[in-house]
Order: sequence, then C-alpha cells, then structure tokens
Amino acid sequence: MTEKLLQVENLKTQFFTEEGVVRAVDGISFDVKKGEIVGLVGESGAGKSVAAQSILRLIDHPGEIVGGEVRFKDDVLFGLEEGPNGDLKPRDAMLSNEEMRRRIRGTEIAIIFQDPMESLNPVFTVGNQLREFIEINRNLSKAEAKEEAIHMLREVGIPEPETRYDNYPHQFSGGMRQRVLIAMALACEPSLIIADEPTTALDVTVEGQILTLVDELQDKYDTSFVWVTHDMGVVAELCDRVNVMYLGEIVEQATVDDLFYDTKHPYTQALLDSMPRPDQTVEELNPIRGVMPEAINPPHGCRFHTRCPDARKVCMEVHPDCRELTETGEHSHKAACVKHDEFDVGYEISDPIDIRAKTGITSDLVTESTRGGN
Ligand SMILES: Nc1ncnc2c1ncn2[C@@H]1O[C@H](COP(=O)(O)OP(=O)(O)OP(=O)(O)O)[C@@H](O)[C@H]1O
Ligand code: NI
Repeated sequence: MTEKLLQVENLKTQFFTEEGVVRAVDGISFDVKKGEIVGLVGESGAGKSVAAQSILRLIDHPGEIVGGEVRFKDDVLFGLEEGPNGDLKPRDAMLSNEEMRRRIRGTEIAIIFQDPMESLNPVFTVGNQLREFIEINRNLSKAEAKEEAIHMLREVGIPEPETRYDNYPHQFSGGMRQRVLIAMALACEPSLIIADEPTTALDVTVEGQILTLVDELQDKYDTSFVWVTHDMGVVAELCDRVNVMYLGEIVEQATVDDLFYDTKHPYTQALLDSMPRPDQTVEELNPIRGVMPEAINPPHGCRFHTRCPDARKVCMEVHPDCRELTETGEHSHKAACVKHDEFDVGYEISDPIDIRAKTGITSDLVTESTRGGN
C-alpha cells in the first residue's frame, strides 16, 4: 500500500460576496500518494485554484474554508470540530498560521502559479531571489546557497546558469521564468508541489518542454504533484490519477487510463470531445455547449444536467455523490452520475429532458449528442 501524503476530505470553501455565497469548492475529497502526479481538471470557474489554495490555507477575505479536513503526513492542515456551544471551531491538532508558514509552505509543500511575475520580484536578480530563498529555508551560508541556486538552475535546464544567475526576471522568456519557479519550488526538496496552470500561458512547444522536465524531475526527486489544468492533453501527458471538477465538485476520479478509455461521466466525455486532435480541423472541434452556471446558485440535482446530453428528468432532482463504480478492481474509479447502476434512482425509466430548451442553444452539436447512456 502506497503511503498517502495528502488527504482532502469533504473540503468546502466559500466566498461571502454582496451577490451571495459563492460555493467555489463544495465538498471535494481526494488524496495524493507518495510520488504521484494527481490532476485537478475542469473549465474556468470550476474551483480548481480555490481548491489548490485551500490546501495551503491561502484563502483570504471574503473567502473562508467552511468545512472538511486536509491532512498532510501526520499534520492536520485544516480541520474543524464542534465547540462547547455546538458551533464549529478549528481542531486542537490543526496547525497554527505560524506553523503553516514556517514548517509547511515552501518547505514541505511548494506552490507554483500560472504567472511567474507574480512570484518573482522584478527588482532583484533571479539568482539572488533563488539564493535568498534557499538560504532562509535550508539554513545554508550565503556561498553554499549560491552554489545550490546555480545547481538548481542547471537542474531545470537553464543554459549557462552562472551567467543567468545575475539576470533580472524580465531578461528571461516566459518558459525560462517558469523553469526558475520550478527550481525555486524544488529547492527545499518538498514532498509535494502544487502547480496551478504553470504552463497555460506558454506556447505548446515550450509547454511540452516544461512537462517533460517536470516528469524527469519528479522521477529523480520523487516529489508528488497536484497539477491544476483545464487541458486534458496536459493530463494525458503528465498525470497518474485525475479529479475532474465541475462547479465546485469532483464529478469523476480515476487513473488517467480509466478516465480516457473507460469514461464514466458525461462531463468528462465532453471535455475529452472538446480536446483538439491532430486528425481534426478547427471546424471539427466539439466545444462543450452552453456555459458553466454560476457557483452562487448551482442548478438543483446534478449540477451538469443543464448541459448534459444524457440528462433525464431524474437528473434534475437527484444530486449524485461521487460514488465508487468498480467492484473489487485494482484501481478505484468514482463518478457522480446517476446513469450508472450503482445509483439505482430510476434513470432508465426517467424521461429525457430537452437541453435545447434549457440552454437556448440550437446548434447541431446538441442533436448529434444522443450518445448512449450505457
Ligand atoms: N476572491 C473571490 N471572490 C469571490 N469569488 C471568487 C473569488 N475567487 C474565486 N471566486 C469564485 O470561485 C469559483 C472558483 O474559482 P477558481 O478560481 O477556483 O476557478 P478555476 O477552476 O481555478 O478557474 P480558472 O481555470 O479560470 O483558473 C468561481 O466561481 C470564482 O468566481
Ligand atoms: Ni484557476
């Protein structure tokens, strides 16, 4: 049994805005084992970034983690318990803000964001920033830290690292800056790196190079990753296991192979169908119809029913949990869709609903999508 590094259980994060309560992350559960790359994939607004930030308790006002638990190794990063008056309060075992800063962030769990310029200071050289980070976090002398910084720049494929050490961030290309952030993330040899779409802004070739690099470094350092992306191509290339998110929930959770070749949720299927393929022209792309509804007032029943080609009346009423669909198989494969027998809520005898009427979209994408609900 592989060791579970990170365990997220029923995590809920909400934003209390003037328009209402945004249920950005609405009860997700997943785990990351040692040495694994686990994907969080979904369209814009699905809650991927909020989920990633919640793990490190990086949620600011008006946002708040309101429920669930996050455990990392033997530590409780987040957890609530009932207080004497019946109201919820942080569990005694939950790490303090100080412990999160000192012991966890950067050292045990590193995070890489989409825009490197947010994490790099434009007025200091790349080398100095990396050196200082290493010096502080690893208790090395200035000279040792500099040596280590150059070593890390070389590790992530920066050519002539001794010279590049003295360059400023703006003298690096986008891809090179992202490599610097990977170097910084790896510098303290964390057990887990959370990467929030770090390659999204890069062109495809550079993105490919970075993904290859991450794959190699992952092998070498045995670091685990949570990889946030909206791109199923990235998932295919990088991830071991995947969580598909829709409107704050995980709707399917499986190994990459199972997700691609034994797809259980219509939303996952729609994401896969919308993936550009080499044998297709741009005209042949199959974008997912409609837009994702607001997370303030998510649809009743299954949140995807308003866009789902397989939706029936029962889907408007029953809110499916993410349920195990394999018998005693080796790999767990979970999905939240009542068309599967495990749910037994009368899907087969329920009337189909006319999605055209619901989305107001009358493209031929809708008529052709009567793909069978097996
Ligand atoms: N500071 C905030 N205040 C109010 N709502 C927020 C805030 N941050 C995020 N949200 C809302 O939370 C939901 C989830 O957002 P999140 O950024 O996690 O989505 P995402 O899946 O990462 O999308 P993207 O691919 O665009 O990054 C969205 O409805 C978003 O509008
Ligand atoms: Ni995001």
